[in-house]
Amino acid sequence: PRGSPPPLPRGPSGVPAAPSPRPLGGPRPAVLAIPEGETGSVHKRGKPAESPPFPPRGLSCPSGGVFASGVMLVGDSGVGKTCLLVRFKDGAFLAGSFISTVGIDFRNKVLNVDGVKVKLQIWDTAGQERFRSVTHAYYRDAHALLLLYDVANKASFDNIQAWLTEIHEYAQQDVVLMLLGNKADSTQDRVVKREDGEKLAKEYGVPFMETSAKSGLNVDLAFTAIAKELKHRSMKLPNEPKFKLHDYVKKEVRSTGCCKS
Ligand SMILES: Nc1nc2c(ncn2[C@@H]2O[C@H](COP(=O)(O)OP(=O)(O)OP(=O)(O)O)[C@@H](O)[C@H]2O)c(=O)[nH]1
Ligand SMILES: [Mg+2]
Repeated sequence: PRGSPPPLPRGPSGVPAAPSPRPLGGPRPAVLAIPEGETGSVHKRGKPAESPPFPPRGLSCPSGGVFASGVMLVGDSGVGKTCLLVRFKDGAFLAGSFISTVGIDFRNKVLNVDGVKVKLQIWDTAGQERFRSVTHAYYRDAHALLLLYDVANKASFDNIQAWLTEIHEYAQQDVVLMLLGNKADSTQDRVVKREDGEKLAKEYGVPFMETSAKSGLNVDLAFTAIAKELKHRSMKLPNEPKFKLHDYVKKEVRSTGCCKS
């Protein structure tokens, strides 16, 4: 159907092969050639690029034992995607006026996962509807998606179903997905209970945790859990027990009230 990109060719192991420039439904995104930098942004207007600079799917170990993985942050505008990324990358909270993301920004961070370096290339998408055609183009190459809502904003929670529909349409079937209820520090303004988030996540079979970019609650855990899952998927060592993302998250997750990251 128009609007949904064709599937990527699958490699012999069933793992998708590296993407090649391809026509996408709708207007092509304007992408700057920035794959090697530490930060960057992609705006709606600009020079069309050959292909989005996500690390190629297929999760190879290109050099120096570093796995490159693309993680995308999605969810309504204002739920805290940019703040979550800044907290993870810089350990800081962006207080003050809200600057809505235009197009897409990215940051890289290398994590050490059980002795293996995993380079996460994290794409911070704009939640605003008018940038949707830009973000659609990136789903296909993402290895993992962090889908956020704001516990103090009921509409952002109600929209999760629509986001899941969009993910189903544009992302790869095997994409690692996690639901995050952000702004867990908002005790006064909270309108979505933790149990509601848990219930929704269970319904869709996705791991869930509440996070706070402000306090740091579970922020490192969210990204580490994703990195562990991606690393285990790509290495598949015969003697290593299978990594279970759900179990790991359940075991490690912290509840609100504490401000540990
Ligand atoms: N209390 C609280 N406020 C937060 C938290 N995370 C983000 N905020 C605030 O929420 C507002 C929006 O945060 P952003 O990170 O810019 O939201 P976004 O999801 O990136 O929004 P778009 O770029 O428009 O998609 C800002 O004013 C932040 O200070 C959090 O964990 N707790
Ligand atoms: Mg943003």
